[in-house]
Amino acid sequence: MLKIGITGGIGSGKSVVCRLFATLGAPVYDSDTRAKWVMTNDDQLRDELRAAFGPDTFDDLGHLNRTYLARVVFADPGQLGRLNALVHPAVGRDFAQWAAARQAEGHRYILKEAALLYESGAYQQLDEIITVFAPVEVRQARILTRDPHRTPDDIQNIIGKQMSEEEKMQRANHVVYNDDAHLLIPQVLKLHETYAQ
Ligand SMILES: CC(C)(COP(=O)(O)OP(=O)(O)OC[C@H]1O[C@@H](n2cnc3c(N)ncnc32)[C@H](O)[C@@H]1O)[C@@H](O)C(=O)NCCC(=O)NCCS
Ligand SMILES: Nc1ncnc2c1ncn2[C@@H]1O[C@H](COP(=O)(O)OP(=O)(O)OP(=O)(O)O)[C@@H](O)[C@H]1O
Repeated sequence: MLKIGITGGIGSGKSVVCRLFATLGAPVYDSDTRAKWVMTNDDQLRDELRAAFGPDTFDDLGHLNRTYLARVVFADPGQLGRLNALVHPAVGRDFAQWAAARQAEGHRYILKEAALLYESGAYQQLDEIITVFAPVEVRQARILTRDPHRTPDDIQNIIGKQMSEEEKMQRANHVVYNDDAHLLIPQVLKLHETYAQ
């Protein structure tokens, strides 16, 4: 079973590309969603997060306080490094378990979607990487529509904490172009045909 990573900066279109693969039958591991699940449900990680970032990390109902945590970590590289060091190994373990279960089901290939495949070291668990590319002004505009709570400065700040698109494209095995000049579906179909045979 091939393990394929899908990466790309904030708002590049990873989730949209993954939805297309999913309609073709490919199982998709969504690292952002799973990271939040693990942060909330792994008792040891919860304790570590509360110790590192204080009581406001979780609300009274035990939900992760994402707004608080985003404010703390995206304002301070040291705090972001601390969060990553706690969360990324736990996500790596969760992915390994998930992938083993998909292998037992007999899938030809699976996908792992993550904004930070290279930065987190997760690429080492994968056979091939696809980078989804869209120009930064297109991403800005799409995110402002998708996430009304983020300002252009917030988005620029997050982009500044991610590896450049040029480097991700250079390191990837394949690039999917999600700008206004290319169609997505034929690009995804072509990759699916390669992986599924
Ligand atoms: C800080 C948190 C709580 C903020 O949550 P929030 O819902 O506001 O934002 P969301 O998760 O949608 O992230 C917004 C965008 O920021 C970028 N981003 C997320 N985490 C990071 C990070 N550690 N470093 C750089 N960029 C990041 C991604 O492109 C993402 O799409 C959340 O991002 C988080 O828990 N991050 C740590 C886990 C992580 O690294 N996830 C990314 C892949 S595993
Ligand atoms: N080709 C496209 N045409 C129009 N809108 C698009 C296109 N691709 C993506 N979008 C929209 O842009 C936004 C960002 O796309 P998506 O959520 O897939 O990005 P992402 O890379 O997963 O982002 P993040 O890193 O924040 O999770 C979404 O609202 C999505 O519907």
